[in-house]
Amino acid sequence: MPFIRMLRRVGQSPACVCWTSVLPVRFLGLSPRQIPADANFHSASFSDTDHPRVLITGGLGQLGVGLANLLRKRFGKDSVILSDIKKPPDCVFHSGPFIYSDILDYKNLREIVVNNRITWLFHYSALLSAVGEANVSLARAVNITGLHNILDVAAEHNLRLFVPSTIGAFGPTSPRNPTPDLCIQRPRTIYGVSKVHAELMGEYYHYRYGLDFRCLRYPGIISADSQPGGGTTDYAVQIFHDATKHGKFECNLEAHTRLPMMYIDDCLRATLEVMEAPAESLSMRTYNVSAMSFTPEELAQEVLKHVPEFQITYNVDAIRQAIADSWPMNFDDSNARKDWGWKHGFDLPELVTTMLNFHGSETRVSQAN
Ligand SMILES: NC(=O)c1ccc[n+]([C@@H]2O[C@H](COP(=O)([O-])OP(=O)(O)OC[C@H]3O[C@@H](n4cnc5c(N)ncnc54)[C@H](O)[C@@H]3O)[C@@H](O)[C@H]2O)c1
Ligand SMILES: C[C@@H](O)[C@H](N)C(=O)O
Repeated sequence: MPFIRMLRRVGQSPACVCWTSVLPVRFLGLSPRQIPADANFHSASFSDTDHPRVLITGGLGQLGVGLANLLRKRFGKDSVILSDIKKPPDCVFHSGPFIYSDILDYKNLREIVVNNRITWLFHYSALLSAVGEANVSLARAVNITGLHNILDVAAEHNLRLFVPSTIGAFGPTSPRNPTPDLCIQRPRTIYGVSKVHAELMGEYYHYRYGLDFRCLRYPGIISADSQPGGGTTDYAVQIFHDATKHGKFECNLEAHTRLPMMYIDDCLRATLEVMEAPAESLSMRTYNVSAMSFTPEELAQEVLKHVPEFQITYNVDAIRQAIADSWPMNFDDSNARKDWGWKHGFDLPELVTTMLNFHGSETRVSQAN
């Protein structure tokens, strides 16, 4: 069936008549993927409800459950479906809708979007920088082929699509201190290459097909109640656990390695804010966002203020170090601040206090039991 813009009358009874614009204006008769003959109708986007109906892919990683909690507070529990290929822990399964979704299975994705009348999609599935280097073919499949499925299902069903990018989308030839939104991007990891591809493909679909694509380049994200999935910035999460539990930490990056970082609450709020920003406020579709930058040594100094016996030692992982040495040291996010009012809430001292409080109270609870 040719993919053309059309107005289709839906419903037969007078009480159930609506006109739905099947495709955005900029669909000029070409499809990113041929849709089958039986799929001749797609429901309208979120304008037909008070709030969006959300799908999160790869939702059982470090960031997805927190995002689901934030979105459920805003849009209602049943409006937000978390999905992954892993089995959810009981507490996640009972906290709201969860569904199996493999982003490499296009038909499965389409079925979920259609059956649940999804209007917003947050695409979190990925293999991160370190695990990506350990399994390049899987990273290529998930991060690139999977993204193609997501783009097509989003374009065909008129979804608003969020895809996170990363500081890892830059490389050794990018300006590193600071790194602006627009500059040379020649990353040397499969993760970085796949994220540059995602940025460019999302923007292409936006300009070519009218897809409402929105993308933030996250720094390393630090969270207390979820574990990182195998990245280069993971040390900055583990250090808090080890400081409160053992009073010491062995770091796999060199002491002076400076990287941009952000507390998870800021990251998730930025994500919701850019998704809610009026389209006319977005002068770009891919933005850097930042909060702070520090080295392991500086982080350890801050931890030491709260845990006086704390000791840090270094046992450098050559692969992670090479990746970190090619990434931005400071991120210039002035466009996000100017266009849609981005403002971070957590600097290094607040981050350290918050993380230690969480782990300290966890340790006290487990000691009491
Ligand atoms: N955490 C960070 O510091 C950070 C920084 C920058 C960007 N990001 C981006 O944010 C997103 C979420 O990051 P995260 O830290 O939660 O990642 P994560 O590695 O913790 O989780 C990724 C999830 O993707 C799932 N997944 C893998 N293959 C899949 C498949 N075929 N189908 C469906 N799901 C699949 C995994 O099961 C996992 O739960 C990623 O796209 C990541 O690149 C994260
Ligand atoms: C920075 C980010 O993309 C991820 N935490 C990684 O280190 O791979």
